[in-house]
Amino acid sequence: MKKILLLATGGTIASSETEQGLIPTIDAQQMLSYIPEIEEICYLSGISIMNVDSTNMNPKLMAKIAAAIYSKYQEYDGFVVTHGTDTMGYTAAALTYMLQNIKKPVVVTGSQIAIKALNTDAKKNLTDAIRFANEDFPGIFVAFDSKIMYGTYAVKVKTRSTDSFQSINFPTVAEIKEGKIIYNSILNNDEYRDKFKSHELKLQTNLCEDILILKIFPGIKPHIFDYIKDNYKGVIIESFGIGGIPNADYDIVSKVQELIQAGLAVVITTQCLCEGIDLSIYAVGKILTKYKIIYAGDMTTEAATMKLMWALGNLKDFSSIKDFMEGRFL
Ligand SMILES: NC(=O)C[C@H](N)C(=O)O
Repeated sequence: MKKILLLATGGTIASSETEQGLIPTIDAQQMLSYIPEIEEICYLSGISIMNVDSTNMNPKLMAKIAAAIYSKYQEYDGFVVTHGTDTMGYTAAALTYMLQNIKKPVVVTGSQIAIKALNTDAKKNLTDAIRFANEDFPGIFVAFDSKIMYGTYAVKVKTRSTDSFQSINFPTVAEIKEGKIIYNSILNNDEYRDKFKSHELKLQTNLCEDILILKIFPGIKPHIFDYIKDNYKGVIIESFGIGGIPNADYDIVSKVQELIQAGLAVVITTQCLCEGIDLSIYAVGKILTKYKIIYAGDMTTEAATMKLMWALGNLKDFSSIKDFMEGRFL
């Protein structure tokens, strides 16, 4: 049997009711005691590396999770990270960039209802995550509501329901029904299984925090860009639709040009959840292609955020930052 390590970080899954509201209190060992049957398929150990509501997750804590996986990498065949759902998409994406070429599965999971509560979704999610961590399928994944998704595509789309995660702009990897893993036949899974074979696992946890996500809205005042220019190294602009930024009365495009001239990495994405950008369609999009912008393609904002932090923290020149940002990452 394989050896799987559970790393607990907090979240609703580990929470208890208190007078102040839900607070994470349960450690990794206690969590495993709720799902004793899973010990039939693998050897399980658990460690608690922090206990936070994931609202308080940050780049330094993400680096701590990646470093914990790396330090136990030789001892275990697969890893499960329990995490709050609110920032799970960000952490799953960050782990993908921090642990490039990983050859074992890391499955991030959590729940909408605490593990100790009646009707919890935690036991199912945790069991599914362990089952997938027991496979020979390398990469960083999110397990939620019977679905296995790549960490760079998982987005929390609902605040209350248990089917709160979706894989956005990429197929789910597998579904887990009654304990059976059913791989998605749309993906050529063998190709994904083998993809990291020739490269060494690297731990690179440096993240540049000097970035901003800016959502454009009708009437946005251009002068906010002067502040951005002086205070940040990169900005992700959530433009309209397939990719448009105002260039008429409220001229934002010339402000974008100023940011680029000042040396900032400017990433253009969309505020629509699905289908990504294509700046070649409308004049209001085409105008941007004259400048040295970075295209977010169909990346989620969560992935673009952690990817830009990683790129600015680890790469020096604009062209390697652009290449890294625009490459597909699983
Ligand atoms: N369902 C959850 O886990 C939400 C919680 N606030 C967290 O992200 O830690």
